[in-house]
Amino acid sequence: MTVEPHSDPEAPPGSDAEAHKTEQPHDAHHHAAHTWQEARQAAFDAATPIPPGPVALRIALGRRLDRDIVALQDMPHYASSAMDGWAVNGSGPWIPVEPGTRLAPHQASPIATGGLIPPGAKAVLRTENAVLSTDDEGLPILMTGGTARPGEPRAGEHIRKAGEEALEGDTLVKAGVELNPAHLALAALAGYDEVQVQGKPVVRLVLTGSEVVEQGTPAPGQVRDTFGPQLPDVVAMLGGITGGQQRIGDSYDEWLAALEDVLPEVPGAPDLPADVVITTGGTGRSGTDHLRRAVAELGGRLIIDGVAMRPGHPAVLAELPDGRFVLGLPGNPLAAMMALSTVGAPLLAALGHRPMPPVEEVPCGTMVEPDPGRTRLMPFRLLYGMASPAQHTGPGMMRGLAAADGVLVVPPHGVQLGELVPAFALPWGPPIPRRGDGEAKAKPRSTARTGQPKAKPAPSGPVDWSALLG
Ligand SMILES: Nc1nc2c(c(=O)[nH]1)N[C@H]1C(S)=C(S)[C@@H](COP(=O)(O)OP(=O)(O)OC[C@H]3O[C@@H](n4cnc5c(N)ncnc54)[C@H](O)[C@@H]3O)O[C@H]1N2
Ligand code: MOO
Repeated sequence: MTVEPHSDPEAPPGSDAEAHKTEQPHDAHHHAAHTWQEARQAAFDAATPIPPGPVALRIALGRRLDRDIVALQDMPHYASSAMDGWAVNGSGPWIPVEPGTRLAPHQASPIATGGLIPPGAKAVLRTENAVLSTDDEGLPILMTGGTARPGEPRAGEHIRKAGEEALEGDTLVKAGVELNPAHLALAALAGYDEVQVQGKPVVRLVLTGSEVVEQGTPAPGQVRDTFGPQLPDVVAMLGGITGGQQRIGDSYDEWLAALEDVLPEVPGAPDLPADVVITTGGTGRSGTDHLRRAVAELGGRLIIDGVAMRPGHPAVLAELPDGRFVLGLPGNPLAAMMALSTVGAPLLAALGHRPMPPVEEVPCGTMVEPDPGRTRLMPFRLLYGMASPAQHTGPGMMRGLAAADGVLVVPPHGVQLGELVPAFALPWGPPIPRRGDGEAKAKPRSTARTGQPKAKPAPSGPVDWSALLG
């Protein structure tokens, strides 16, 4: 069967897959209220962009400028010497005088590079072209010498004039630019301590589980923490600022205290509440899973309580009365990353003024059986332009994701060999290659814009490469 590719991986009402779905009841754990697409949209819609605000230069790297940086005064704001030497007035020989005093004609005073040009000075004679000696009366006198050209220094020579770089009011960096280190140095040169940047969500991490250890080889019953080493960086890749990381055990009191503790730790930033708290573990419904109860006790509202997907279905998104979002990721490592991609990525995008993370399409190099009622997120590897589900992708594993080129969003009705399947890129991974122009529904694309070669059309007789992949 060749299924017409469509961007919505859920079965459309009335389709074969939909009919199949109604025949098989959902499993007992399948309480999910949202489909994969609905969950993404709900997370995106729940957030409004964080307003712009001032940020200290030392933490402004990578932030998007919201207000032009303009020269507050002429730059440089005073005339200075470009050389070590002598500030001089008129032609030589010159009578040396104390630095900083007004120079009368034929007077000179010592000056260093960057030094303030004294009143009356017309030029700077560099040290190596100056000779200090004495006149007939034994008084000090300055003359040109060394390699000096005749007539040196000409008027204005080696003087950096005020306003050479910018005049007061000139625009130095335009709003909308992502600030790089040179922008920050320029802002400092212009006298700024802070710059006005677009809002970006501050995310606090609360990692739970008393069985979780941070070092060494874990004993049976223990598990090595997989979130500490990746979540702060992934959050940053998704457009958040990680504001501290806290570890707690499995007691309800610890959960409640962690969610009540509003202040993140962002070095150099003012003490403002976090915008998002990401928790790991405790999304289940056992006695040690306290997320929903703690949210309820704090007066919070559940926006997403489970998603019809695998892995990651217990994902929770809530909003607390103070406006903070709580994103509850399941404890299983791969499940957590899939929940973060589904719910966290759209949430952080919306808070950070960015569009919904894109979902592209890739031809699938294998057939995937239906799994009625839920979307499967499958890390895949690309081989000859075709996606093959990676191995080692159990909810508690990281090996498949670590080797993956992206994640397939497999619809409940499954996938036929060679069919186009929705897929998203990993925050650290390559972009999903777009299809060649020759294929139906391919989006128009200019190679000039991306500088990347066009993807080759999928071979007409698809091959199952999955056996070759680790
Ligand atoms: N009776 C049921 N049991 C479970 C269900 C269910 O529907 N009914 N769902 C399963 C699914 S699916 C998932 S996913 C997990 C969700 O678990 P929690 O979010 O409650 O997380 P925990 O129980 O605390 O831990 C689950 C698992 O993950 C390990 N873990 C926790 N933190 C870390 C960490 N930092 N690094 C590595 N691994 C971690 C933890 O040791 C557990 O093995 O529930 C299933 N059960
Ligand atoms: O959905 Mo759990 O999320 O399978 O691992």
